[in-house]
Parts: sequence; structure tokens; C-alpha cells
Amino acid sequence: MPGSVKELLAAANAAVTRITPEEATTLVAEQNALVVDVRDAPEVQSTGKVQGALNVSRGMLEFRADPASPYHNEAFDPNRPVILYCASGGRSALAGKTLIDMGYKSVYNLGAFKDWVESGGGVEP
Ligand SMILES: O=S(=O)([O-])[S-]
Repeated sequence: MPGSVKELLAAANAAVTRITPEEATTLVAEQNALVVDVRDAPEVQSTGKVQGALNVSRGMLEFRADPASPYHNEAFDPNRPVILYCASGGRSALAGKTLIDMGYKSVYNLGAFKDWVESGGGVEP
């Protein structure tokens, strides 16, 4: 059983498929994938977020993602593909593993927000 953050990340990265900005764009266009920014609000405020992304800090993810939770966000559906990203790809990997453990069928890690920006992806406040 993993214990250190290194082991947790290795398990998460093995479970959650890593995708490129181009692949993310295709998943949104063709499969209506939900893009989730799991950074904390102050980070999002200082950089903006991926166009169309929902900001759900990692601390609230389970509550927003579980349809049985009073805090559920209706954008989350276990059958809808979900693409996660954060500052460097660590939190999004761990968050992705959590969604898989919660029964989400298609979960992807876009990795670092800056990679999206450098690829020319759209950004909004
Ligand atoms: O969690 S992180 O990769 O953004 S530091």
C-alpha cells in the first residue's frame, strides 16, 4: 500500500491517463468532456483558467463529484469524461485517481496549466 507522496503519485499516474492539450481539446469537442481546474482559488485568480473549465479545489472535489452529496455540482457525471489539471500535474493526478475510485469511467490528466497556455490554449479569468 502506498504511503509516501512519491508512491501515491506513482499509483495515481499509473491509473490516470495523461493527455496533451490537443487531445484535451478533442475530448471536449467530441465527447463533451468536463475540464476541471483543481488548483486553489487564489492560484486561479492570479493566472486565469482554461477556457470553459470549472474550478473545484482539490479539497472540495469528492463533494462536488458525488451525485449523492448535497454539494454535488451537476456538471459532474460519472459517465462524462473528466479532464483535470493543476499547476504542475501532481494534484490533478491524485484528484484523477480519486475520481476513478469514485466510479468515474473516463478520467484524464492534462497536467500543468502552463503547458496549456504555452500550447496556445484559450484562457479566461
Ligand atoms: O500539485 S501540483 O503539481 O500543482 S504542485
